[in-house]
Amino acid sequence: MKLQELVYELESKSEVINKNVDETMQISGLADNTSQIEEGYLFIAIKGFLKDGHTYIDEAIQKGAAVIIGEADLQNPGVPYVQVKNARKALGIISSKYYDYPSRNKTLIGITGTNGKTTTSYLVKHILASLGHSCALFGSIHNIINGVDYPSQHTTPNSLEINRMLSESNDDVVVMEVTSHALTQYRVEGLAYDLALFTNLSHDHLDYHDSMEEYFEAKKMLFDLLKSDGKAVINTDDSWGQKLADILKEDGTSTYRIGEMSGSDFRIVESNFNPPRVKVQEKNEVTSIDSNMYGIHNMYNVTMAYAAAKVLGRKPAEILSSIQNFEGVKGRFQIITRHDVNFVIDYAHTPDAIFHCLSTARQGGAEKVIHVFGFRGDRDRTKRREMMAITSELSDHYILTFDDLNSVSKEDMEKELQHLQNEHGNEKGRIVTDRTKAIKQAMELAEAGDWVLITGKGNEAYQQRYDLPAESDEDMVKSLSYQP
Ligand SMILES: CC(=O)N[C@H]1[C@@H](OP(=O)(O)OP(=O)(O)OC[C@H]2O[C@@H](n3ccc(=O)[nH]c3=O)[C@H](O)[C@@H]2O)O[C@H](CO)[C@@H](O)[C@@H]1O[C@H](C)C(=O)N[C@@H](C)C(=O)N[C@H](CCC(=O)O)C(=O)O
Ligand SMILES: Nc1ncnc2c1ncn2[C@@H]1O[C@H](COP(=O)(O)OP(=O)(O)OP(=O)(O)O)[C@@H](O)[C@H]1O
Repeated sequence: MKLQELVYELESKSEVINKNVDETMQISGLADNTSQIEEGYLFIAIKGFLKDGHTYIDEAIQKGAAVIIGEADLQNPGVPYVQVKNARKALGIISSKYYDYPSRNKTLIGITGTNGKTTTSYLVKHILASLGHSCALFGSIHNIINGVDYPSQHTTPNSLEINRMLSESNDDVVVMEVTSHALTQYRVEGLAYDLALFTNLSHDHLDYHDSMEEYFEAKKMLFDLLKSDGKAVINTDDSWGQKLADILKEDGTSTYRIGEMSGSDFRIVESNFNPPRVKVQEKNEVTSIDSNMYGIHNMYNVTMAYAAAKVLGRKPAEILSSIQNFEGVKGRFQIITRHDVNFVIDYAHTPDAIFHCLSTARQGGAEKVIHVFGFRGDRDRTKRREMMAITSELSDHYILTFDDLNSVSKEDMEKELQHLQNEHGNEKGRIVTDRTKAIKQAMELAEAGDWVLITGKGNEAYQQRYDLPAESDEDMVKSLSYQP
């Protein structure tokens, strides 16, 4: 591709500060990481959280980079250079152009919120696929393109990867989980959404965002990327959702509210635990939606997905039958029943998600609720105290154990668990750092009618080795013989 085409694109968005380039030259590819550079590539230097991409410019040139884009004011880096206002944004703009705007001929659906993105995205994909659409998906478990699963490194990949994958996709619909990290890092820059969903906002990622207000502003950015005729579906039972819907209404965006509150376009008027059923009122008509997904949180996810499909113009009867045969998402309130004890494997790692999981077990008639969980190393520490408060109140026994340690040592995490138990726990709690042994103890504590909730890892494989042979929570639950 001619460099000129990319530079024009940046100029049309007023991103260029300075340029020293021969625009007739051709470039053979794009890279924002030196490990991906080949001869004739354009390298975008990004000032990151850990590294400054500008310090890799020499290495990039040695590897064959023919042009550099960056934010620094560089006089003579050795090859033609374009100085831009924001390199991450520039990456989004030129990736989209380089791959010939691969999102433009597709229906693009973005889902944001603290909890429920994965569940809702799988359900929306399932509904649309049942109705005959070919549906790509970008999310925390997989990226799915042309029906092929690729493991995902990030919930939302960066703009270069998104555009490359979309350029290979023959799918007509794309469902995408969009995180606040992605929005603030312009990973979805250059995309235009037909539909954007907001599930909820609660305490998470305050190691990355300075405040809930800032976290909200990040999530809100998705709605700035709606097409001019794009639509929003928002859970307005959530106070941040209410705020977002009010802002969008002011802006004239077609906004559909879901929730129990009066005035909701899709109003939840009744919900039933078993069999899972939610009744939703639109104007004067009430629709009963049956699913296989337990818990009040899933009533919201189901209503959200139903509303999304409805807003996209799909017929209610078709949507309903497809929701009914959706089996749920692995590791999201996944129930394995053994000897009358329900073991639940769930990805909850926020206070709100833990609250919903424990409440769901209670609602399901648990005699006793036994909760096994931990805290991820290198992640928001400020939510831990709230998580402790919720389990101390709602469970009958809880076992603190290891989750992924990341860069934190075993000793430091054990000290942290002891500190949290001493400061914010109660007599219901104990510490068993080895996760497999913690699950075994929970099983030994359980009697018929009890529920054992194992939260935090969901379907993910263990990051570290534990004493008992198991690769995941599911593996562990299935591998132990239970003796009531
Ligand atoms: C804090 C954060 O989000 N960082 C993300 C960010 O990194 P960064 O751009 O700041 O990268 P950096 O390592 O400082 O490097 C700066 C630049 O130098 C380049 N470089 C670096 C080294 C080198 O040898 N050569 C080279 O060219 C890098 O490619 C980069 O362009 O952009 C990178 C590319 O998109 C991401 O891989 C990286 O994710 C880190 C690894 C991460 O863990 N992110 C998590 C927190 C995240 O994004 N999570 C959300 C989900 C959150 C949720 O649960 O809701 C997600 O969307 O997955
Ligand atoms: N609508 C909801 N409201 C509150 N909690 C929810 C909701 N949906 C799911 N959860 C809880 O959050 C956990 C994660 O769900 P899910 O993977 O669908 O969300 P996510 O937004 O993709 O999460 P993450 O960003 O951490 O990957 C579930 O296992 C469940 O405990």
